[in-house]
Amino acid sequence: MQIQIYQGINKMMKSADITVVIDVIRAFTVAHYAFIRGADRIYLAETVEQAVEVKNRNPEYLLAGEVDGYPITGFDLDNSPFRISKENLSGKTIVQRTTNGVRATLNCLDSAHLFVTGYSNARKTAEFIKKNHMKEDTEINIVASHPTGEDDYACAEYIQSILAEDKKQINEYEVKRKIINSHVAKKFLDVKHEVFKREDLLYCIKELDSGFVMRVNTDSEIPMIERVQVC
Ligand SMILES: O=C(O)[C@H](CS(=O)(=O)O)OP(=O)(O)O
Ligand SMILES: [Mg+2]
Repeated sequence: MQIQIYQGINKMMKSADITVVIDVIRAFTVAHYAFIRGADRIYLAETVEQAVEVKNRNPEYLLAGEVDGYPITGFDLDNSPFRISKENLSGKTIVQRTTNGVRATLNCLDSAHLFVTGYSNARKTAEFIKKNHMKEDTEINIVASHPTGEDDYACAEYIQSILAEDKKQINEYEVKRKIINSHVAKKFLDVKHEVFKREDLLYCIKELDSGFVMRVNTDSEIPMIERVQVC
């Protein structure tokens, strides 16, 4: 088994058997809560324009995401896990556009198996991969999507430590500390920024065993996150 951690949204890695793309603050914490709240699938759009075009053809779909962290005019949902956790998304299809998580995932479509997660589902995802996909020669890429975010990088190390069974590398307390202290988290702690909810950070550091992992279906015309039930 070979595990390599990459950071950022530029395509720079050689393809692997398994890739895990991480966005703790906030895209894949949002995706996790969207499925918990009943969503059926999440399409990953490269641009705002593509997302709008998909919705024009499918008016029942919900658009979710951000540009530079801010809500997008005309979208149904923003990029807040706190707010999405209050929605009833039963049976809904979501189209997600975000700066880091979605972008980084679209760089990895040549991976044989592609997963996404925030911290909330990191342990579940790592354990699923370990149980179902690990052989001696398996190559695994872990992509910390924010180009400079300590949040995603710490989560990447956490997943690596579970896969490699290296308990000394980083534990959950250290990951959470790094997420909260990351420069990405700062605006959520600043009361001047009304759109950035302090509660979002609490959702981003809360591990939640929801019984599924999030796998990207790369055969779909537009790449799509699906939930895979594990227990
Ligand atoms: O909305 C977010 O949390 C970020 C954008 S920023 O880092 O806040 O500008 O997007 P994401 O793709 O979820 O990292
Ligand atoms: Mg992020």
